Amino acid sequence: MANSISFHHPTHRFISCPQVKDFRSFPSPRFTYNSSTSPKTRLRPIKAATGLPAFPLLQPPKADESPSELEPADPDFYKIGYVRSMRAYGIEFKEGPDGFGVYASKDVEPLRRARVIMEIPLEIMLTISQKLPWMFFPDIIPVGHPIFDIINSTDPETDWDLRLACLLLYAFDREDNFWQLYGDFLPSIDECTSLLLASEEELSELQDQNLASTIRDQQRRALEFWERNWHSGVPLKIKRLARDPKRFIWAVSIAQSRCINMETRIGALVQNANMLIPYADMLNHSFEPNCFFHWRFKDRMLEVMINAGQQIKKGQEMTVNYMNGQQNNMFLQRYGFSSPVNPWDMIKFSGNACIHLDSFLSVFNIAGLPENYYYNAIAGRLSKKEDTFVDGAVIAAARSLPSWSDGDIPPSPSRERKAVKELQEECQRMLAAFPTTSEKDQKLLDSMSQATRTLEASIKYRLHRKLFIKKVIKALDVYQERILF
Ligand SMILES: C[S@@+](CC[C@H](N)C(=O)[O-])C[C@H]1O[C@@H](n2cnc3c(N)ncnc32)[C@H](O)[C@@H]1O
Repeated sequence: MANSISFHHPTHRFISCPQVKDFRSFPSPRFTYNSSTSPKTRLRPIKAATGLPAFPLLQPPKADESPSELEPADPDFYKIGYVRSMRAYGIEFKEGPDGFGVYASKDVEPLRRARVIMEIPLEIMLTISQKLPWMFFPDIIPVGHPIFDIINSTDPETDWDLRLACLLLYAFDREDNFWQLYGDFLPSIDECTSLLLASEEELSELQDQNLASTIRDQQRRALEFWERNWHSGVPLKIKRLARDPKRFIWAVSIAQSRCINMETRIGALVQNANMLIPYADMLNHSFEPNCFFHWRFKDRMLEVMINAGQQIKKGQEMTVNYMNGQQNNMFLQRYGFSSPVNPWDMIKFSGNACIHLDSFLSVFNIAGLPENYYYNAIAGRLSKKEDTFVDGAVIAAARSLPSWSDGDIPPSPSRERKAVKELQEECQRMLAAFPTTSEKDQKLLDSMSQATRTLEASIKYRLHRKLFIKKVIKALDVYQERILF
């Protein structure tokens, strides 16, 4: 597209930063990549690179090369450009039940300030601005390359994942790009949990028609995009990026499940970007994370930091929170996993029964407003009711259960018991409507050693839904037992 070229070349280049020269000259000569010897499966395990030395890219000119009488610049001026590497402190990358993860390699004592465990420089990331004009940092797409026209054909509002997938495939193909090597550490098609790669039979295992149909639509969207842009007439430099639709859909899965959205500041330019950030993308999710991301503006680094006051034991997993406020169906769509203790999960009740909200909250020592309900451990200890019963599912129950609250009017025992009974009955009806029980799902999972990751994710999703409903039933039992009238 004629006018597209002017879009993607930002006026802000990297010359203002003394430590970083031209990112397009990356990667370091430590790597020589030969695609024919590239392993087909994922490399494992990763060793955390620590404190790799910087090296100069430029040499000062020899004295006799300069015919001019002008004062030559200090030779150090030529040495300031270098390519930086990732640094990691006190962590290791290991393979666990949820694929690769990041684990503490030593005990971490709680500190008053957050502390850094990883620093990842901008030049090894793949990033695209979230809004037009499309800007890439580092700017790896040459002017006039047809992949830019493909990226430019996407819907600015909805297609961030397709854009990122195109950029990723392009990076894999670009000689000496960091991602040619890092790609070997990404989950392969068979290891990916994304349901974009699921078969029709696997989608039926979700036992959730709406979700299956949404995922089907997403699969179709990715496939149609590939068909539109990878037809037989495209030049070889496009064709070879994704010779078959599965390769493209895999790239979309990687983009969806590993993209981090951040507001970055590069010089005077502040922009929201969709970013693929190596190493940081190995962190798994938790609803009670011990780490978070921080963009370090002064030298364009992503920092992974441990929460202030957080104690971590050697071997414990380091986690971040991928999304706040989203139910399991959204987690499954985007990341290919769900959780039985998602505090944001919801059950829609249809009857008129409701319980007394404050009583329910106080029985379980839940504090805060609905948007940030949390278990108050200190109150739990004081009231001697502390137990391990309260988890994310009970928090979700507090949000889901229909409730009433009317000033100082106390709850009446008979009304509360009646409400509990009706709500439990509705939960039982929901469970009975599933074609299988949670016990059966669990047995199936235990017996399937050869199942695909997508089949496993689908069965776990329906199991987690049932476990959540069962926990709500139990929470209502406990509420009834503990409520003081
Ligand atoms: C950003 S990557 C994290 C690294 C990933 N485990 C790997 O092997 O490369 C996100 C993917 O990790 C897995 N994952 C992350 N957190 C998880 C969790 N809490 N439970 C199950 N799977 C999880 C899912 O497959 C998800 O798509």
